[in-house]
Amino acid sequence: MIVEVKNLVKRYDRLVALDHFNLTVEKGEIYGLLGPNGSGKTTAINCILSLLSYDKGNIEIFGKKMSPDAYEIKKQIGIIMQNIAVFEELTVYENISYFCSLYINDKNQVRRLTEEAIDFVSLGDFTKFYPKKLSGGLLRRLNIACGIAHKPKLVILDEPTVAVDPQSRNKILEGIKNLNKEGATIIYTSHYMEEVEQLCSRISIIDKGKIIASGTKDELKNMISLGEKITVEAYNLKEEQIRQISHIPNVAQADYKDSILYIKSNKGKNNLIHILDYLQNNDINFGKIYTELPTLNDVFLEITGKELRD
Ligand SMILES: Nc1ncnc2c1ncn2[C@@H]1O[C@H](COP(=O)(O)OP(=O)(O)OP(=O)(O)O)[C@@H](O)[C@H]1O
Repeated sequence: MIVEVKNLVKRYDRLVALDHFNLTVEKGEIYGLLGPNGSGKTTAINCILSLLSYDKGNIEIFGKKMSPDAYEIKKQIGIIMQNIAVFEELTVYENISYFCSLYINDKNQVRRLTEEAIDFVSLGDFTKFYPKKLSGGLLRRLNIACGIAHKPKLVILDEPTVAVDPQSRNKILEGIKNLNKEGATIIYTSHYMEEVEQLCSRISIIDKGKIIASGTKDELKNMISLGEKITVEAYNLKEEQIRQISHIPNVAQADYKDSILYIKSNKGKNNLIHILDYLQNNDINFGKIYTELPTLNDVFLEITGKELRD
């Protein structure tokens, strides 16, 4: 076990930001903490890192109790927080080298690790740039290099792709996968379900400070009744026909707007065939059809009744 959090409670005055929050991260995982803005992700990370005191609960990292002065544990953690934390008066190279030297004494090793970190985030063309000359995406990549240059065993990234261009985003995601391949365990917080799906081996979904579901993405999707979403371009449907469609086996919901029929089906076989049969048997003209499997947003929606995104 790399991280074990049990029954964590954190209050900000009357607001319960973490409500008996539990998390278990095993060695070698990329663990995703997915939740909307304000759900408690940053608070959880800050508590795990002992940067924030908490009201109740137990936190262990590498099998040892975490505390503000657990320096041996902290040395082996790389932290990349939402807010960029680099020195304006240092260049890209100097920033990474400085952060690395906080953990490593040997100058040659610092030099080698700094160069590796620069390659890792593809900032080789910018080593002499000062942070204020970097675009948002490059600055985030510098922030990441500063957090991982010392090759920590555990890397925690809190929403590292917010306000980042697609090219930098892909580089960041690729980099995280590579870090993991090299042996680091990763905790990754995000409100972007696509990233979490793409990256993470296991996921916990958090809402209002509570973990509402945990598992692999397939396990999470199997927790809900939604099997697929079927969209059909269908012309001149009458109300009675929409009502009949909503009674086709496994159809949970049928809505019709601007000549598009939106169907949510429960899990089952041949859902699409049943709908096409109905359309054909009733001489309904239809055009484009597509089906989508549930996303993590659907999991969130079914459990909480609201969308993951604002
Ligand atoms: N220092 C603070 N004092 C009071 N309330 C706070 C403080 N920090 C966070 N909160 C509140 O605690 C809740 C959880 O916030 P937190 O920042 O942990 O969420 P988050 O999931 O990380 O969201 P975001 O992605 O927007 O940062 C929110 O309601 C937030 O307003």
